[in-house]
Amino acid sequence: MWTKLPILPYFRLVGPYLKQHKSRFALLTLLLAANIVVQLTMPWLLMKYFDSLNSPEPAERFIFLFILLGVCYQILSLASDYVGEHVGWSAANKLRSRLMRHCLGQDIAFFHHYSPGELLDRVDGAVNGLAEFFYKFVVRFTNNLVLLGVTLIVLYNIHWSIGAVMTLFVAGSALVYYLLRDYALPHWVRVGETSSAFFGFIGEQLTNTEDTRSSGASGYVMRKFKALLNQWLPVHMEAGRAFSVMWMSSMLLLGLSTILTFGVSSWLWHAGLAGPGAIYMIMMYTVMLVGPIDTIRLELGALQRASANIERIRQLFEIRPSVGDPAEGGDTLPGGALSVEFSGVEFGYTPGEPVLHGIGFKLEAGESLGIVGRTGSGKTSIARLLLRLYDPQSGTVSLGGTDISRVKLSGLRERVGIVTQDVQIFKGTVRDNLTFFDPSIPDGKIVSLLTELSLDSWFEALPQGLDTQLEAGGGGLSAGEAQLLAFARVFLKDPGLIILDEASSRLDPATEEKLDRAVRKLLRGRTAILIAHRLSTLRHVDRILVMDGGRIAENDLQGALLEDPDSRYSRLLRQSLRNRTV
Ligand SMILES: Nc1ncnc2c1ncn2[C@@H]1O[C@H](COP(=O)(O)OP(=O)(O)OP(=O)(O)O)[C@@H](O)[C@H]1O
Repeated sequence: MWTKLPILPYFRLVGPYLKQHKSRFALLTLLLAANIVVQLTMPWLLMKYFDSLNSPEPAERFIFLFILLGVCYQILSLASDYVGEHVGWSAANKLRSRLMRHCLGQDIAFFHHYSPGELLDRVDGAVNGLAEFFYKFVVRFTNNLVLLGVTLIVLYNIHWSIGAVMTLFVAGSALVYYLLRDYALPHWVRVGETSSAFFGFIGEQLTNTEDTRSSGASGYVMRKFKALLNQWLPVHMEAGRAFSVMWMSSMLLLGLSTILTFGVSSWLWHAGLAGPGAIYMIMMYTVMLVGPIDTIRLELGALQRASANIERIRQLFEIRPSVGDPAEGGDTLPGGALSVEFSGVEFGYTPGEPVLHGIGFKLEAGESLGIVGRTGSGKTSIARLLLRLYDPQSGTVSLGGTDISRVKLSGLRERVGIVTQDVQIFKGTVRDNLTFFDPSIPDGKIVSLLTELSLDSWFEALPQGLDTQLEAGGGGLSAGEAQLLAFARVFLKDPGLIILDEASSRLDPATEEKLDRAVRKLLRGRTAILIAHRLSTLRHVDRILVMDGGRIAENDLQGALLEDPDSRYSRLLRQSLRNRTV
């Protein structure tokens, strides 16, 4: 039974945070000890009162003391519950923050593997389970174990016979629970797994509601939902059945303890070894003995369930991001525009399935590069490597002459700005979304940048200007407006390399034209990489890289490629012009 309790793993995981609450621990121990003393004194007071009933003046003070201790018991229970819960939750919240930071530091692949719902279930659900563990283990379980031991000692003091019988009863109960120990646990683990799958599915569907509805997949969603519910019901019923078996066994033990107490008490009475007060006290102590046994049984189940939670949290902590900060210190990128160099880069999202082959090119600081190529040719993958969302399997990527694997991730991402088609909008004001919740950026700087980007008319049309409230996921903005916001956001950061990956694909031609002029102005003095299907957006870039099947098919100055009518770029351009005139 004990080996199944996750005491060591729990303290390994949460121990460092519990240590910060030493004074609360001391207070908790004091409260629990006082509570035990109060509980043990109460039956003794009643015995004293009953024994005084035969005398001419019954000692009523014992009744008053009994009532007073009853009130003290309630207050002490409340106080120890409060302190116990407080310590458990504070420590669990620190663990939750660490887990959250750990998840946020993971690779993009991690977020593809775990759905938001599943992560929520682990970061919140499993940690909640652990918060309860402390309270249940220290306050309920340990407290009741001590109470059980002391009650037995008190019973021995009343008469060895009742002590011995009750010791046998406690040992018998422990044996029954030991034999039943593994009965309920697998059912609870299955309940946890089914709930993870269920919430994972719901989370996924809620984030994709728009696509689900527009593609008419609601029927599939409901079928899958019902299938998951159908899986859940029998698993819960099994767990409920296991619970009933445990409950019935504790009821049987309760009946048995009453029979034993009556038997021994009757013998003590007839042998003249105990008076009515003592018999009553024995009865009360026996009831007090059964209470802790039952609580221990109940808490054991909860404590065993905590193993499943600890396991799920441990698994998450064991996942290490493949992309991380350099072992020590790390280099810093130079200020100003950054040169870009790829050298012999091989990369694949899955080992053994490369999507970029032998990529090598150089872009001087302040130059602009347009990357073109068919869908799936590897353009976005190049951008992802520059931000170290992934690392190449071989070869190096350098910025400003520094291998980016030797630069701290935060330092790198401060200097590289990217705008893509998928803009993330957070719940907050337009200002928060532009500054990423950085209050140190003055409004004046934001407004002058918006004016420079020719976004002043868009900004002025917002109902409350920078204070306009936006909803998570872009509620309140059209896809094009969200893209405009992303442009402003990236230029506020003042990066040395800017990547625009199909960044203006959702803008109407007039807005795109206006923004294009502004962006060109802002790109001056910065290095820029523009990824585009519409070749017209690339007419001002210095160099062109044509990708084909993960390989560089062409890499030259735009002017040189345009001069050669047989270059791939010239052909692509002619084709796109033809398509426009058709
Ligand atoms: N997260 C991913 N996991 C696995 N494979 C991926 C992932 N992202 C892209 N790929 C694959 O890598 C290859 C290159 O994709 P990439 O997105 O770089 O192409 P692209 O040229 O930018 O395409 P598009 O023009 O459609 O944006 C494709 O075969 C694609 O299927």
